[in-house]
Amino acid sequence: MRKPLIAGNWKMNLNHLEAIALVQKLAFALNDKDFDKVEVAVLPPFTDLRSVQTLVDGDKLRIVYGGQDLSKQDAGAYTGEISGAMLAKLGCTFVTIGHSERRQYHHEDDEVVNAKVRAAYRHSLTPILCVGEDLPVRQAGGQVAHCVSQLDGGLREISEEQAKSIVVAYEPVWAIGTGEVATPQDAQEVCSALRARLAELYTSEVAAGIRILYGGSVKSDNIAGIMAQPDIDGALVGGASIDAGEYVKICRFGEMSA
Ligand SMILES: O=C[C@H](O)COP(=O)(O)O
Repeated sequence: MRKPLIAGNWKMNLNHLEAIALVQKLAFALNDKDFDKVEVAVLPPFTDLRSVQTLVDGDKLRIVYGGQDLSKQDAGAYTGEISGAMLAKLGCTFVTIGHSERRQYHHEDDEVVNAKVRAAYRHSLTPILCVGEDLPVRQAGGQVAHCVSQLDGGLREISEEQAKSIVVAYEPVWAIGTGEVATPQDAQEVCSALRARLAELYTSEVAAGIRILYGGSVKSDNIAGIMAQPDIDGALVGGASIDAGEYVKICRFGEMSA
């Protein structure tokens, strides 16, 4: 049984004081019943993580958190980089890897993504491995092949034991921050192909246990339809995750109508 995961990628938004305010609002609104049904994560900028950790630890919150990226190196002369060890020390559970904005603006290819996935495992972090096609690929009907190939690249030399805990996020690039949400059926088509590929790479049991998220203009008014799909186990939410009211509604997707 896969527990749904709603992860809020704040991207480059909110300073550490605003981060505290947002997490406090989420903690106030969400209760144990919510957390029993869904795992709720926030992925703040690095500069907010210590504040979020202090709040989560101090108030024993059930919200989990993680980084938006990490270095493929573990330590050393890599100016500006943040290591997996640093994220682990801050109590991070997750780390997003291969987000399309990293692939696009920082030219991260599958080799870099794979090195980062391996770095995450070295420090017991759970990677949220992002894949997704851009508009020309979608228009040419190549979305499944493209995403499966990114999955293969990201998981190179990742063992079955490691793969059991991975989270995969399907984020069509054309749906990110555009208001253009993929239809639930479009999202399901790719997510089911990703699960089938995971079964080929590992075993059907392993694939059946891996959570696959959808991301791209997820809001409270479209989450229910997305979550109704058999191979979608949650959402990677961008813009709507920095609005406490909206994010709480998304976390309560079961109360929204499809
Ligand atoms: O990581 C989150 C995705 O990029 C989706 O962002 P969005 O919800 O603002 O479209």
